Amino acid sequence: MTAFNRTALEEVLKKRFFYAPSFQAYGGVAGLYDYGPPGCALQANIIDLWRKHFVLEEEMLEMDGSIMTPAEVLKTSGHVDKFTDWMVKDLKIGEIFRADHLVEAVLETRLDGDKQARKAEAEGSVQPEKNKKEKKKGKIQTAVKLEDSVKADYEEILAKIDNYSGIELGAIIRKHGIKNPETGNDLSDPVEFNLMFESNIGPTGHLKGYLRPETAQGQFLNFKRFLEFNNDKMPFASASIGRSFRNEISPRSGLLRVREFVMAEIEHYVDPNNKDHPRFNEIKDLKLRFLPRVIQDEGKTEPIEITVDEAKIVDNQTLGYFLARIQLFLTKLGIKSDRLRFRQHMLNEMAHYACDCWDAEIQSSYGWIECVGCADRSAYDLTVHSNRTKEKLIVRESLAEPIVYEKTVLEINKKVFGPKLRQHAKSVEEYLTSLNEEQLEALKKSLQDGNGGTKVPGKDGNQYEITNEYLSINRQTFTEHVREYTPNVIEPSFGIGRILYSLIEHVYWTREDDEQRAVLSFPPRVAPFKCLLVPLSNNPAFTDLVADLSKRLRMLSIAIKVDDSSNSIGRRYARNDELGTPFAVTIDFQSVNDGTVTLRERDTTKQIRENVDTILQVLKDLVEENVTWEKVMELYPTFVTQQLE
Ligand SMILES: Nc1ncnc2c1ncn2[C@@H]1O[C@H](COP(=O)(O)OP(=O)(O)OP(=O)(O)O)[C@@H](O)[C@H]1O
Repeated sequence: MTAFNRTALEEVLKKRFFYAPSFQAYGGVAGLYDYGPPGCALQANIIDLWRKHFVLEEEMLEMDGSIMTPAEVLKTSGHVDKFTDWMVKDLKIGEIFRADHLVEAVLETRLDGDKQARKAEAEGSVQPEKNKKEKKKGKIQTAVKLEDSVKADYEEILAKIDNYSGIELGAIIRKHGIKNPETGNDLSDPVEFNLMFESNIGPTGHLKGYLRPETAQGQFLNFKRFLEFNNDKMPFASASIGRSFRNEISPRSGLLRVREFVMAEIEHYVDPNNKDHPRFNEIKDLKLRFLPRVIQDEGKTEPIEITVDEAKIVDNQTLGYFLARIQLFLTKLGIKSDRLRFRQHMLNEMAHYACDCWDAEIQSSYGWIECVGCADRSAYDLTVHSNRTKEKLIVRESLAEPIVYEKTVLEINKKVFGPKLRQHAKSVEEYLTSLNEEQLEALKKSLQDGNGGTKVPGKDGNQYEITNEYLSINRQTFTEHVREYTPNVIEPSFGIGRILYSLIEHVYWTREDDEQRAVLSFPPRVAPFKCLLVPLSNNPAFTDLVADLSKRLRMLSIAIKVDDSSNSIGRRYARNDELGTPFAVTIDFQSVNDGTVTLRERDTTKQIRENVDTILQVLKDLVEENVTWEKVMELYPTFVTQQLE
């Protein structure tokens, strides 16, 4: 197989209108893309599989929430203050970069240069001369050997690149002389930039809003309804598929970093005291490629292949269960398992709410890219929304055995307290009721030490004399029949566009013939079109048969594409190989005479010829992945029509 060539792939994707820059006639806007017919169908099929794999399989409660979100919601969730990235500016021309991405790109380029230089040195060949002008501009792309300590420093920085604060990124930029690679100009210090698109709701401009940066908040705010819908049973999950918006600083990697994208998110609610998963056994033998924090700390990037249980590094069973289910989903789509890994977040890399977090990263020509984030968000979101709105977002669990416990409690003697303290009563009461058990015991002691009297501060800051007459502090026994708790949330969050693009790279290859024809080997389930219907030519003799077969294929819900253009059959097959269409039914003169048609498979280009009924049944089984093409080849005689290929 020939080496991967991104430019050639991009050409195919453009030609076949998988996707294209939006508003291109007006010059386009970075990070905005339109999906064409095959892109749309591919995305719909990925979402369909996602729904079956997660929502149906796990009986999740799906919702479709509003995109426009009042600012208050995102202020409470922490996004207004913390959903930021660091940007740097070219001090001369004003070009903007995302600071961590720029550091990563520059250091990777330098390490590549180092690799080439070391290789040249080992082979005894002459090291390429540094282009003096380029070097002056800071654009060192030629093979330059680095000192060992510098190389190690770069490698360590890259292993922890998602982990740095703005100040640290600024220090790295200065220490390693990082400049704008295009102009060689100096860069500003990193500045924080909020990624949310701001808007106003309604004509007055008084109600500030944001386009949601994730679907999660809408799900949390419906928690009470979900729980009721689920007959108060725990654990359970809600799910949502929809668009999210992020004003990315400098989107440069095609569909991988865009400003508007489809997310599929699951919020799985668990008891914080028991994060086991009832179906953990089903995935316990599955091996995953883990890149835990400890390995990254050593500056290494080689994952270990091991089961969740063996790994002993995933915080809890539910999180581990979802990592395994994510792997099963992605590989079912056609993602290659040796190009998939699960990377644990470093401690300062974790989102403000998370207590453990793993990214499913997929390797493409852009490197290892996070395509699914899987975080334990703890009780953070439900707690902050509940505190802000005073709506109880909790679970009430009836206890089989009541819980009996003792507690130090304060009782205020209102008859004395109010009349004695008069206008200061409220302020002192506020102070007293804010005391915890330990502080109450201390107060009790100081009342005893002071022969029944002591001074306490009011909330207003002044000191007030109180006595034993005002209040009592005692140990009391309580019995609880219901336990109340705020669930923890495990959240797998999928970026559908990133998965879609990575999948395209994984299934792309070219035939080893003169024309180097491109093929996209999508599994039948996700392929945009399942079957190409081709009459040998536009001879009217084929018209009725094409119409009849189209109708029958439609009735079987098989997405077809009829190609009765005047191109050669070979060209028409090639066009559909580029679309990733796995099968083709061809109608020729023999079909008109004896009712047989051929069925061609995309990857092998082999065909079988059988009567229409048999072909339709085989095709249906193939499309539904009930049978493999290998099996079909065993059952029926196959051939390749050279002149057609
Ligand atoms: N700008 C984007 N373009 C396309 N997909 C995105 C983008 N940002 C996030 N996603 C997708 O949404 C998923 C969940 O979002 P999450 O907030 O975890 O991403 P993130 O950590 O901000 O991503 P990154 O660090 O790459 O910016 C990601 O795994 C990814 O698939």
